[in-house]
Amino acid sequence: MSEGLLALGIEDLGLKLSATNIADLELFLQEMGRWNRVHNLTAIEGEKDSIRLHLIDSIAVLPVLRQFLTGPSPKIADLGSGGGLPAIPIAIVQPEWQLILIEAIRKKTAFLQHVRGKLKLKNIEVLCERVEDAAVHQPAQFDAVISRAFTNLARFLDLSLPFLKPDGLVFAMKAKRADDEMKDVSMKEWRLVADEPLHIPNLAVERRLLVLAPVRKSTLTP
Ligand SMILES: C[S@@+](CC[C@H](N)C(=O)[O-])C[C@H]1O[C@@H](n2cnc3c(N)ncnc32)[C@H](O)[C@@H]1O
Repeated sequence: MSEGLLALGIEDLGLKLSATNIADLELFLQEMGRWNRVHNLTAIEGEKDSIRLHLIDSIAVLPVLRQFLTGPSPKIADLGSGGGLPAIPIAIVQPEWQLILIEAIRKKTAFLQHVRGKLKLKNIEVLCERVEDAAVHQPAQFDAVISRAFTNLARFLDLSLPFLKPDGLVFAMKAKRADDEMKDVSMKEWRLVADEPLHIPNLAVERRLLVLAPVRKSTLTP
């Protein structure tokens, strides 16, 4: 097991990760660091530990996701995946879930394809296209849509809607600013299902995971 992730408190998340999970997460971090140096892949800078904290930030959502995604093999879209957060860590820990990573920039999707091969992740699919275009090809096929650092909440919800199955959910990873962003969301169109505070070991900032469901309007007139 890796001293690095353990030292950062990954076990405090209570996820019961296997030794293989930890090794795969470390391998993902190594590859991200390597590609970052060459291709300037993400805006994550500085210490090795800062990249590790971004990863922990991404897997801290898992206890909440597990609570809501109880079907045998939920299909999840990650919009604006960048270097693979949060989709790759989720795919590593939940091999029975299907993750579709949608990212417009080719050098980033090249990295994601590389990680898919290197980690033998059979449960991810990488789409190099704009989210708006991907939604046209895959309407109403997803149990969930998630994103991290993608866009503001109202736009994220607009972009997520076409992907969702009738009972699908949107998971928005947010910091403190979420209250301001919520003001721009129409509560006639969306229902806040949960607002979960997340505890990120060794990260002294507030994180929240908002869970929202679209309010389906009946097409039948009374
Ligand atoms: C700030 S990065 C965040 C990346 C990753 N989710 C993370 O947390 O590290 C936002 C990513 O969204 C991508 N993006 C922005 N608008 C997009 C769109 N309309 N369709 C697809 N990707 C988009 C950008 O190329 C960028 O990689």
